[in-house]
Amino acid sequence: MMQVLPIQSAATTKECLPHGRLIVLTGPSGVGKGTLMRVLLQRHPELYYSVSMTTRSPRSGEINGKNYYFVSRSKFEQLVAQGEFLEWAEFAGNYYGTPREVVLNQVNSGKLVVLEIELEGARQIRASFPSAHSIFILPPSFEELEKRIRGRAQDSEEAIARRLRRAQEEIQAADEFDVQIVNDDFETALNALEAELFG
Ligand SMILES: Nc1nc2c(ncn2[C@@H]2O[C@H](COP(=O)(O)OP(=O)(O)O)[C@@H](O)[C@H]2O)c(=O)[nH]1
Ligand SMILES: Nc1ncnc2c1ncn2[C@@H]1O[C@H](COP(=O)(O)OP(=O)(O)O)[C@@H](O)[C@H]1O
Repeated sequence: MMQVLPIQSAATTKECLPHGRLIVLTGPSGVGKGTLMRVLLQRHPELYYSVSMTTRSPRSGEINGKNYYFVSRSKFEQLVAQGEFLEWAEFAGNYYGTPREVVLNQVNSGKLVVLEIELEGARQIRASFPSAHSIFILPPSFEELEKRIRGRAQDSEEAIARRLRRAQEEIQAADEFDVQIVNDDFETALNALEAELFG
């Protein structure tokens, strides 16, 4: 049986993490990461989903503490300075970050922890935790991705344009990750994700 060492900070944790305890789910905006996560959590309540902090404004229906912790830019910057994030990045004009302490506590207590984050943050996690399992969700085509972002009808035209520009770069990085899953048929993608997490 593999020994599980407690971890305190990213800088001292290389190789300490048992394989598969920390899952990084990434992929372009609109590909369906959030929807996959939602169904995954319904089916597997034992998973721990890390709620991120962001400076983006809440979308209609989003709940503080459930979808994100919504904070001001000055508060976020203060938390960065205090080293409170496991990783953080700026995406489409807003900050997003993973709270450090709660995630490390969950990993140390033996939970399977999933981070749903963008490319730069995912790269930071891979660098700090080489044994994290990283999964990239791909769209069936760029046209379909655009259709999904627009179909969601939650973002301004400017926010959509920023997401689509960034999506081009993100998709090119897919090969950096351990596994690539195409979210074409939803159930097929979900099954593939479950196989990666529990298979
Ligand atoms: N680096 C990082 N990215 C995050 C975090 N939380 C969410 N994201 C990513 O930020 C991007 C924008 O998220 P959001 O504004 O909710 O838009 P959406 O992906 O278009 O629904 C997505 O790629 C998320 O995966 C985080 O804690 N850290
Ligand atoms: N396999 C799929 N086929 C068609 N539409 C999908 C599929 N997966 C997700 N969607 C839709 O695409 C839109 C974007 O999904 P979302 O989960 O918000 O993406 P992300 O979290 O990656 O930004 C949503 O309207 C969602 O219902």
